[in-house]
Amino acid sequence: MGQTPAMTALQIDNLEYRWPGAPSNTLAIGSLHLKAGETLFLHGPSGCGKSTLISAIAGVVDLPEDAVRVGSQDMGRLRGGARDRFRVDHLGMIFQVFNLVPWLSALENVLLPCTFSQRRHDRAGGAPATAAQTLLDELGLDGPVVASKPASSLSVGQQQRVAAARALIGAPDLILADEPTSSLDEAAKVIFVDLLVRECARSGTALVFVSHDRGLEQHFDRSVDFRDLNRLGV
Ligand SMILES: Nc1ncnc2c1ncn2[C@@H]1O[C@H](COP(=O)(O)OP(=O)(O)OP(=O)(O)O)[C@@H](O)[C@H]1O
Repeated sequence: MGQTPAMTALQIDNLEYRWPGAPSNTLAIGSLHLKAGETLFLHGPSGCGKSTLISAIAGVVDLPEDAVRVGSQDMGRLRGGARDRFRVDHLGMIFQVFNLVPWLSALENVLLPCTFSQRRHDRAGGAPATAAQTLLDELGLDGPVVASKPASSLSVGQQQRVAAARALIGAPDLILADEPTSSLDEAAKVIFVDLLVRECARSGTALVFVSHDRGLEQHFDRSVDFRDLNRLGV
């Protein structure tokens, strides 16, 4: 498995992807390059393929070779378990639905990547519980009382910050966030994005953030309209 070089978080070249059974390609991306630690805001109308691109970068779908690199790893050359291991070692994910384990506490949810990945454990300073509590504190979920609550008993805004802390722990190279603010009000969205971008800067983690909400784009290094990226022009 390749190691992530210092300067590149993500490189996409000539990525074409068609969902199984679909009559045509959903993705035909010429080129997209993200430097280490760079934050990208990706927007575009519903159904244009933003989530499909996130799935491609995460290696959730089968890819051609030489099209998507996370660090120096060609995602198209990873199969099965190796792909799952690479994902937990190098990527953090935040979705519209936060996918927390409802019966685990907030803290236990944040610790999950360190349970499955020695790299994430080591990069959390060898003391993941401390790192998890620090992240929760910095994201505004102060103190052990909230941290010990089952995820199912938290508000949507609190769950979203737990999902962010889980993505951030152990400083992955890249975080993929797909519409993570869609269930928040305007003020909460801005606070969340601000915290997420600040934490990414602290850990040198690059970020691809998908959203319809153009009001958020000023918080990012770069903003891209998906339709300019995708040669299909959908
Ligand atoms: N799992 C899937 N299987 C087959 N086709 C899919 C799948 N997921 C998405 N698609 C198709 O791919 C196209 C792009 O969908 P995608 O979800 O990537 O768009 P999007 O830009 O993220 O939309 P939205 O902003 O509404 O979330 C659509 O035509 C959709 O039907």
